[in-house]
Amino acid sequence: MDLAEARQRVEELRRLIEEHNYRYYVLDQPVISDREYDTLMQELIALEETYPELLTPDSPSQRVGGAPREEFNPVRHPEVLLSLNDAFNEGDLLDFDRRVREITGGEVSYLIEPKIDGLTVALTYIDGVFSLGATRGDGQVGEEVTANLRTIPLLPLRLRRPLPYLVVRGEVYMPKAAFARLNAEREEAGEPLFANPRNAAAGSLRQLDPKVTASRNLSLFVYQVISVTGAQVATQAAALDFLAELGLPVNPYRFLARDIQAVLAEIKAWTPERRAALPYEIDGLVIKVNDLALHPVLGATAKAPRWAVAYKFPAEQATTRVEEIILRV
Ligand SMILES: NC(=O)c1cc2c(=O)c3cc(F)ccc3oc2nc1N
Repeated sequence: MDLAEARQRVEELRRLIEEHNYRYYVLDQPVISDREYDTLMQELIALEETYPELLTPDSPSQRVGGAPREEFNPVRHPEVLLSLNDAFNEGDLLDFDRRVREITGGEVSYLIEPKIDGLTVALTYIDGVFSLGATRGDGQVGEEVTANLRTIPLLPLRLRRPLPYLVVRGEVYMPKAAFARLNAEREEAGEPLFANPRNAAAGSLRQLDPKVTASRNLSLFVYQVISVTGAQVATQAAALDFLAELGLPVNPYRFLARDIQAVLAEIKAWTPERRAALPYEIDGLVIKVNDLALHPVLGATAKAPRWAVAYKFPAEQATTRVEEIILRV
């Protein structure tokens, strides 16, 4: 096989492997066996070793790569990554809705999303290739964790449709089962346990060695377009569909509520049993004004947008409430 034939085969193998990655991790509908997948990957690795000039950083063979770092590089986000105001009860939600309608001067529909209990990341794709990943940090400057994010199988190294430029916001989380396994291993090894999946995810993503991150079974849901050229969407619901079409992992649950009363009704459906049945932790629901044209009209305070609010589920066990009281004291 000469270089030209090798190049062609490498391109074909990369496309095949990314397609199977997408089917396996995002659609959860693999069409080949693990063994067949491994055979494709082995062939790609062998060709890249034989022809090093064909090796590129976005190759699927490079997910778990990169030497350990000394420390993290700072990354300034293209826009401030704000946090959400909390709503704890119906009254808070009615207040939120009243302020929204005062400013927009009309009826507003809301999109409800689960509030994944993980840590925020910003992902940058240039010409469809995953180029930069960073933690939220203080909202303006985060830590560059690209190599660690690449180890998350759900994170596509290349979008299914190339775009000149896309920055998205998502939540890296550790599924409940992975959290339980990790703490069992740490108990076995006499190491300190992580308090909850959110801390475990943060500790796993902010590792200096990508190989450690790769061993932690992190996952990801993407939920917001921060910046994009070459496309536009009119509503948050359309934004989630747009992100999913690009091959980014998007949470399957979303509820379009025509007004705040419909939000209050839907919230009641999120019983502790329904949350316990999820394979990941959520600490609430995010209520967003669905019409994106209203977001700049509503704007933001220094801390949080006026067009979204986080409804927090009431603490479940009495012990949690006692802990909260102690912490408050
Ligand atoms: N954890 C989450 O699953 C989640 C978090 C946020 C945010 O933190 C968030 C923060 C903003 F300033 C604006 C929108 C947001 O939307 C969000 N949507 C979500 N689904």
